Amino acid sequence: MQEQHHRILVLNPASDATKIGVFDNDILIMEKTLHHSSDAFDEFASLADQSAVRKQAILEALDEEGMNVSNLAAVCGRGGLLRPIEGGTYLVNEAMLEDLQKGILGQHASNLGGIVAYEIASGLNIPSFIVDPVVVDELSPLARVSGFSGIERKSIFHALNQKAVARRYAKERGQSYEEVRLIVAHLGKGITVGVHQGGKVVDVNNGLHGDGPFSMERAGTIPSGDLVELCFSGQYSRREMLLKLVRNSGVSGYLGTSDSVRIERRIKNGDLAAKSIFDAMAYQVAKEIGAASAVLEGRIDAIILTGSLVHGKALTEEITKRIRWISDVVVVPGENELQALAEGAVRVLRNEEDAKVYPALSE
Ligand SMILES: Nc1ncnc2c1ncn2[C@@H]1O[C@H](COP(=O)(O)OP(=O)(O)O)[C@@H](O)[C@H]1O
Ligand SMILES: CCCC(=O)OP(=O)(O)O
Repeated sequence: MQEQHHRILVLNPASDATKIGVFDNDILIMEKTLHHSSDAFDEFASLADQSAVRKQAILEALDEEGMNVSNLAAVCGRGGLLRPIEGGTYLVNEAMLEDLQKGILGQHASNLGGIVAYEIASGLNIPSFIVDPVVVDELSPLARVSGFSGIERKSIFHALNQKAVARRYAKERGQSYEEVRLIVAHLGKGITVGVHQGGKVVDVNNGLHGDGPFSMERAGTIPSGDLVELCFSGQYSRREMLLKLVRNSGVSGYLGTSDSVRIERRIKNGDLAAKSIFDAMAYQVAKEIGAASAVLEGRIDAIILTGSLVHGKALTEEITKRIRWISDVVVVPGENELQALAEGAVRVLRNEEDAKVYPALSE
């Protein structure tokens, strides 16, 4: 029997760009990155207010590429800071839209994924989905304990790409995702190191404003007493402090740029300060992977290094030299998120999985 054909528009909003793709089932037929000038967003108070500009840019790009939107079966966006939920493909519903628009757990560009997907799909009378949003929470009870009564550790991470590369690793070896024991480190703007066991991410650092290694833009774990002093110093407002932790810390805070290609060039040209910061980031990632190996009690099928930063050879080697004794190291450069979104939508459209329902607050 001939396979049913589903055309899907997928979209992945970043702070300054929206990546889009059109897929026939899980085969990519068109991909584009739409860059937005920061001026275009300056007038908007909240992230959700950017949805009209992004929607317009997406529809214009599809038109330019000769893509007829009436052939679409679904629109699927990268999901954002919702209330904690288990992994899977979710239909965008009213409760989800409300939470994304309010930014109930904070502001991250992925909040726009569900909103813009819904706005495009509802005009076409087709379903909109999100897949494995950044708030997927499958932490074990032990992993939730922070050490400070009243504050729990949170699961905010690159769930979409982490789960997609882990599933692919298992499939290529003829195993199910539930059977493999993996450590997956995603290195993008944020860095997250997840422990995948029994088809769940049972431990992971909160890569937004939580813990773990510092990244190109984020602070990661920092000495708590010093942080408290700074918060009460009167130097920064609450908003400025959060922005500093999420966008202007890490490599960017030390070196003034979060462009890794530029930093690698500086290192090649003998910039020792740049080298020491990049080496420190690699050191912290390796330490986090070491901690994750203790969670799996040393029985690990592989460590997967993924995300855009892993394109950089020097950084990848610096991490690998400290962890290769733990297990096999598999390098999967890039964030693979458009493909993962399409695969998540196709699993539902083919009835291989049911779409999950995001619960209303009272449920
Ligand atoms: N092809 C590449 N080679 C090396 N570094 C890259 C490449 N693409 C992106 N990066 C770097 O990776 C970091 C995060 O990139 P980005 O793709 O924006 O991350 P995210 O996965 O968070 O969307 C940036 O520092 C960027 O300079
Ligand atoms: C919000 C956690 C995932 C994350 O850090 O995403 P980016 O690297 O895309 O900012």
